[in-house]
Amino acid sequence: MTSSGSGPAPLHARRLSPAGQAPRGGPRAAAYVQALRPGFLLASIAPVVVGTAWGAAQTGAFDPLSALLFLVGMVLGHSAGNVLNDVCDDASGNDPVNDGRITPFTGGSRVIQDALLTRRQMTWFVVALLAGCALTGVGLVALHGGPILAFGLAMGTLVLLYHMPPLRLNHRGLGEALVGLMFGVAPVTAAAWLQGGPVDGPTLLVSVPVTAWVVNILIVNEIPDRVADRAVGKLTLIGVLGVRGALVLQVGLDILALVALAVLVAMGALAAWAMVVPVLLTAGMTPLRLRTDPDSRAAMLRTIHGTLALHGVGALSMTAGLLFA
Ligand SMILES: CC(C)=CCC/C(C)=C/CC/C(C)=C/CC/C(C)=C/CC/C(C)=C/CC/C(C)=C/CC/C(C)=C/CC/C(C)=C/COP(=O)(O)OP(=O)(O)O
Repeated sequence: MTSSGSGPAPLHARRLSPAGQAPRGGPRAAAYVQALRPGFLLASIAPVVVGTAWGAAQTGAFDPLSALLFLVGMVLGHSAGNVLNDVCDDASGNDPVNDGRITPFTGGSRVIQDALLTRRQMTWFVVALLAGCALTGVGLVALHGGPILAFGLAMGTLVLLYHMPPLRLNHRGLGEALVGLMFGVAPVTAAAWLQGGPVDGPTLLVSVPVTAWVVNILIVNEIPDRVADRAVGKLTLIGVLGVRGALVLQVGLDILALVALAVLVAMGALAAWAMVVPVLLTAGMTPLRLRTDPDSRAAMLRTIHGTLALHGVGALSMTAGLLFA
């Protein structure tokens, strides 16, 4: 991974990568790992852990095999989505024209633009990752039957519709809502259900903070990409609300997460001490968000890091608070 937003001159000179062109140096394991964007995989791990903790806390029993299969399946499905995102963003020209990116957080993994892997190799990688995900699905369907099959097929279909033409839902102002669904509400609820928990109001409430925090990761990462997104006609919340509006919305989502946590505490579902870290981080993040200069790389990095920390540490805190309520 490059550590700076400005790559070497030949990279910028190369605007579109012809599909199937052999990469210099050939495929390498490190490039495949880079393509997975491992730093973001916590986004699919956190909802599974929180949902599993909530389900197990409710039933008083823990089914480790179901939890593990679901965790691996979600990470493989998420990885497939990340790689497919690179393939589609290269084909649309979005990643190649993105000179404002903050690598490795925004602008894709760069493995195609840096000629480490071809689009064709990345496409086969998506197929392999989805096949691995489907394998975990076989185990889960054997254990839990039709509902989890329907869930897996719906999620797999959404991953394709999110990125690929003709719908490309992430180009139509729907990316943030779908990320909230795929990394929040849906996996938290499914993970709890796999532990025998009901799909009900309290379970949906448990998913609210995870959903709000993960949507904020996408929003903040869209800010440096806004010029490249506009250039290829990709409509995100930044295009709808502007940078200031999006940052204010982030504060609103942080507060929504705290309100959901407070209600869970009032219901006796969450230990009160589990709110301490999210409250402190939110208090620290609010002025940071409202003062973020979108053209300052250092300011953007602070807000990106804080947003990732709120999601990761918040989910961890929730997990402990649900288990020890
Ligand atoms: C076609 C089809 C239906 C295939 C399905 C095959 C399949 C795998 C079926 C599932 C089998 C079964 C039954 C599984 C059982 C239960 C399981 C494990 C279900 C999970 C299945 C699954 C596919 C889950 C997907 C998980 C997630 C969270 C996917 C998210 C994908 C996603 C939106 C990724 C994009 C994230 C990114 C990079 C956003 C930022 O992009 P962008 O704005 O462009 O920024 P940048 O510029 O940085 O690139």
